[in-house]
Amino acid sequence: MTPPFSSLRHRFFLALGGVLCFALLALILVARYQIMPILLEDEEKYASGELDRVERTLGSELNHMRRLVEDWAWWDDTYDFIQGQRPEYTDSNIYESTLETLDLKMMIFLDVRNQPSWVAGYDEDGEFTSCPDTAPPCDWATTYINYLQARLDSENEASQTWLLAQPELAMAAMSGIYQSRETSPSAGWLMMVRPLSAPWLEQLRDTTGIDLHLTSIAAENEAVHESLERVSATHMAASRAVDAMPDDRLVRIDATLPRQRYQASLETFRFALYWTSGVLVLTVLVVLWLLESIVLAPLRQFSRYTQRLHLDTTPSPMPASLLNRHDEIGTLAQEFRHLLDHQYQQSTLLLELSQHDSLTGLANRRLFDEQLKQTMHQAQTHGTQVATLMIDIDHFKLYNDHYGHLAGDDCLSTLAEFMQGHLASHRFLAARTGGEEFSILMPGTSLNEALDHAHELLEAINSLALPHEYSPTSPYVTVSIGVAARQDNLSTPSDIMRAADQAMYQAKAGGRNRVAAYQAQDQTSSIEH
Ligand SMILES: Nc1nc2c(ncn2[C@@H]2O[C@H](COP(=O)(O)OP(=O)(O)OP(=O)(O)O)[C@@H](O)[C@H]2O)c(=O)[nH]1
Repeated sequence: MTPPFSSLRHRFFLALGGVLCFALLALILVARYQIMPILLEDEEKYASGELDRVERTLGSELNHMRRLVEDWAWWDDTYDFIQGQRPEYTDSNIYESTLETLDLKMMIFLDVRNQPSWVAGYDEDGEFTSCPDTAPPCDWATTYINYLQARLDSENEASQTWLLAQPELAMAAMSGIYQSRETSPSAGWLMMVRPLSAPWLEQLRDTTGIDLHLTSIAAENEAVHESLERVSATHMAASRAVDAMPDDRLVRIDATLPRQRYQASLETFRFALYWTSGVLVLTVLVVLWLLESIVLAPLRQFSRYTQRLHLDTTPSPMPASLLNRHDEIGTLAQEFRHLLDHQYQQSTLLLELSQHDSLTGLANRRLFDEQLKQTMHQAQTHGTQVATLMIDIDHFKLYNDHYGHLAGDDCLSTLAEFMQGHLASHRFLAARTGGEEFSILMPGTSLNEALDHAHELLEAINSLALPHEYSPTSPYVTVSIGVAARQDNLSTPSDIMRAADQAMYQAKAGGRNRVAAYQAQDQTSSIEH
């Protein structure tokens, strides 16, 4: 069984899949820990900027208040009034419609000793009162006068503004009362208070375009100066505490801000992320496809070809698509093909050597036995005839003794070549099966036909007239031939060869230079030349 991921294709799929997952994970981590914090920080800056804007608008409103109170404080009539020289001043200037027109809650005049000189404004019930001091019904002014006196004790600037957090949310502005614009010393103080009423707040919302609320809070409760809470995907709550009067209170600005900027950035980032991921996946797929088509598919083709070699007896041609490549795979295929051809030639040569006699070039006993076995099997199966000849050179020892061993070799080669040529027109197999012994396999040949061939061969060798002057049989080289044919009692290769051998010895015994046939019933007849 093939182990999992053993193929290159699976390994590449796994490796590139791993790389892809790693890259996507890296993208997600970068998005989570690098990009998102930047977007959130940007959003915090935006929220802080919006709160700055609200604070600036509040500051601008306080400046208006400052200019208003300075206008009144630097008016000569006011100076005269605070000096006690113009008693009609309050009747002609300080009345309810004045406060209504100026959108004020109160006006407080302090003399040069910081003591109330005149107060005018609305009490807790909304009743307009105007008095020379803080005795009822103008006792509501006491709190504000205390704030003003506390502020005058700590700072003695010509004019000041501040937010009031108590007893209600309001803006306050204070200015010294001067004659001819500060050329004279301050003759007293004028404070105006404008409530941060609902209509005023609505106007502030319109001006800033921000949905905001102002709240009075205790200073000790405010742990952080500024905070931001993302209440939903579309909105966030930003708040900032600003200084106010009295000192133990703060005014908190609460603003509900849209998260469009963040959402737009997030959308853009997501868009980029999806595209990057898409391009990444596509790149990996393209790489896999290129790998598959350029490397893996040809390698698989190569591998299939090499596997087929085990089954083929002769190597099938290498696919041209591999051989014609000009890359490393092509080189590998060409080199492999050369090696294969070389190996095939070598093995063919080895087979040739192992099946043929080196001296005569005829088939050797091994090949003869194989062919005989196959032929006998086919004859057995199809009922065809088979005959064999066994040929032994007569007195070859004497030949060697007199002509020498090398001449003996030449004689063997000459006879082998002659016999091969003589039998060439037939589908016979001539083999050298012993030192000076040859065998002929004659498929589809009867005993009589084999005898005819044996006689022809015998005569042909005689007519060749190879000198053998010391042979007692003839002055020329002669042979003795035993003939046997397949029959019921000669059905195996060894049977038929043993029979041919016996017949050959009969020929020897009969005087040599003759043909003898093996006969059934253990009778061997020799036919003399
Ligand atoms: N030159 C040469 N001689 C061989 C070769 N193989 C066998 N012989 C010789 O063949 C001779 C066979 O001799 P024997 O078996 O006595 O038979 P013979 O002399 O031919 O006599 P008969 O067969 O009875 O006619 C031996 O002298 C072997 O040395 C060979 O390859 N080359």
